[in-house]
Amino acid sequence: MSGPLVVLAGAGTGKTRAMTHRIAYGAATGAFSVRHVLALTFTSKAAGEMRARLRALGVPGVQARTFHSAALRQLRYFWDAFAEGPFPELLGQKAGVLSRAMAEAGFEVEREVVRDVAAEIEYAAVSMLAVDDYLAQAAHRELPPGITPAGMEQIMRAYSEIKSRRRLLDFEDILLTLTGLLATREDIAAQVHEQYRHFVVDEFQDVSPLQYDLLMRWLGRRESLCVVGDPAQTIYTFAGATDSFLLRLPSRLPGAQSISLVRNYRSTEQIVQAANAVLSHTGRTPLVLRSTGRSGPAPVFTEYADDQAEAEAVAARIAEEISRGRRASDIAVLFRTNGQSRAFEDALGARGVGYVLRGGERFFARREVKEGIALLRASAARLAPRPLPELVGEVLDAIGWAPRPPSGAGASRERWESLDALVGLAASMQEKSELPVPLQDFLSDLADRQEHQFAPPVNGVTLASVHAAKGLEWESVHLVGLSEGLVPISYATTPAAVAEERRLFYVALTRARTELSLSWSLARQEGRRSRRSPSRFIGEMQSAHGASTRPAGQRAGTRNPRARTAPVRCTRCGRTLVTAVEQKLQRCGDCPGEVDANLLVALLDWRREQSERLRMPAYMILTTATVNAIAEVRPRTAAQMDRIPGIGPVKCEQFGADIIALVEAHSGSM
Ligand SMILES: Nc1ncnc2c1ncn2[C@@H]1O[C@H](COP(=O)(O)OP(=O)(O)OP(=O)(O)O)[C@@H](O)[C@H]1O
Repeated sequence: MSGPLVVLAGAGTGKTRAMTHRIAYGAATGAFSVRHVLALTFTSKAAGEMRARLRALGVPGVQARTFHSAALRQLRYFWDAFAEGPFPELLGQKAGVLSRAMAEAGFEVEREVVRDVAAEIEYAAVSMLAVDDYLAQAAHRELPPGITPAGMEQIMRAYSEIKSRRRLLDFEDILLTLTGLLATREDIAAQVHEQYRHFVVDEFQDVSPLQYDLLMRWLGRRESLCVVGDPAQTIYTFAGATDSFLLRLPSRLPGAQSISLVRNYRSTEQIVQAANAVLSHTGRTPLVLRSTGRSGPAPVFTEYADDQAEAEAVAARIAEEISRGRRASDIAVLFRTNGQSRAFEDALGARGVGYVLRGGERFFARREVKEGIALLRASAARLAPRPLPELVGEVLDAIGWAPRPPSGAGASRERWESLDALVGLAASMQEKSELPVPLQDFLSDLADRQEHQFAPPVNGVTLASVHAAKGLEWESVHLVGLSEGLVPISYATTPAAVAEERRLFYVALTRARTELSLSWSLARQEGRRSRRSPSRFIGEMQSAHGASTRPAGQRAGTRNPRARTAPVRCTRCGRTLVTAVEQKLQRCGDCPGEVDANLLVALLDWRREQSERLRMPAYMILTTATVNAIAEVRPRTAAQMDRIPGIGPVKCEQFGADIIALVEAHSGSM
């Protein structure tokens, strides 16, 4: 238990469990005292999760923190011993000060450029590049447009100067200052070494040189270090992280033991297979995941005509999943960039499906949450003992919680969702404990979560970027927008950048426990000529497992996965048809379709009527591209309806009869 240990752990192999059990075992056997353990995680959510699991194992009181939170705490503690004056103000966002610095250095201040310059400053700091060394090292860096390495250096100096003038510390300064302090003040380092004797680090593949340096200073001459990581999930190299520390640690720390965890407990065999197919292209890890043998549906690949059609169909599938009994909080829609979330927010909202945006307003900053916690505190003394969820529900009832949600969306629903998350938290805390949980313990847990901004799960479909989804899991995951340009992202132009995108894709698909659906669309807007192609990663995954794309609207399993052998040709020019939309229409994008103009007008009128009747925007009834396709294919049976891109089983059931009736009414009108 005491020497260095490197755990290479694949996705879903139970890292958190392994770490928490190791700490609990160490405490139970007397190998170490939990007071002397510092567990470091990448996010405050992961730290909160670790503390909660340790509490449930009967090991409360372990310091589980992010590097920043641990460093900030120590820096505050030692401040008066090494510095003069009050503790500096923390600079949460760089943009304001940086804009000023750029203006002072004579640069034009544009929002986008400021953001990129901030990222470069962060990169230099976490890579431990001092301003003086920056020029020599910056030659290979891709800098924001219009900014040379010398210009960047000038901005860095101006930014530093403003920070010292105004006594500000940014995020990176916290780590840098503490590292410097531990390097120069032996007395302070000795106190830290006395306090923290055992270290556990999660997500070690994503540590930066600065975090590594700080860790080594914390460790000093001690050897009790356990790091856990997965090189295939390194997704922050753009921000200065590197997996070389994880891979080289065994040779850096003499006597270090290495073990691998490969049994994936999270996902079905089908998802594990898909993950391994992607893993085999990463060339990054010796790990091959093994499944526990739990079987589930094969991943479903679907191609849509445009973004709108994709969002609408994914929302329809989610509504269907919920109607089958799946909890909304067990479903996620994951995308590459935050900008993609809007279409899915609209489509889910139109169907009355609640959703939570990861990265939205902080849970503990919400008014109703503050009110609820205050009320629980005030009531603590006068409440008779009862099961915790019942007690919390009764108190929150006074400010608007009820066992059932209010009808409709809007502010009252949001308020209810927040309060319900508190009741849900009480229920899950009670579930994890065999003894009745006292309200006081619940309040301490809330205080702890509040301090670390570790929000409880809210019941809604999660919408998140893949970066924000790291470390999380859902029963059903919809990976959307998987076209070239988005995945890999267009600015990933070097092999290293594409490799990072592939790892991001791997992280995304390993979030799913049971169902995984992957989709993309061929055009950004309806009616535009298709220009996009599916992500190359889809091809890699499909070629490894012989899976094929399900054109929009076809049910999983209705098509032989290997049926794509004989090429389908354009009925007009004979060219091989590549995309599912072309194959459905049986013509290529360059050959004009023969649209029945009378039928088209009738369909557009019908769509308007439906839109008024159902109070939905017309495009949500059918996109214009779909209406055009109907006027071209003129389907008269359900099977023919299947040839229309944008019509899935739900639409077919809802509108199929009307559409066929309109086609029949216009037969022979061309
Ligand atoms: N020994 C085990 N037996 C059964 N289930 C387990 C075991 N260990 C972990 N699990 C479950 O497997 C899932 C994945 O565990 P966990 O989230 O800790 O994985 P991870 O290694 O951190 O994954 P990732 O790196 O992909 O985020 C969780 O649902 C967890 O409860």
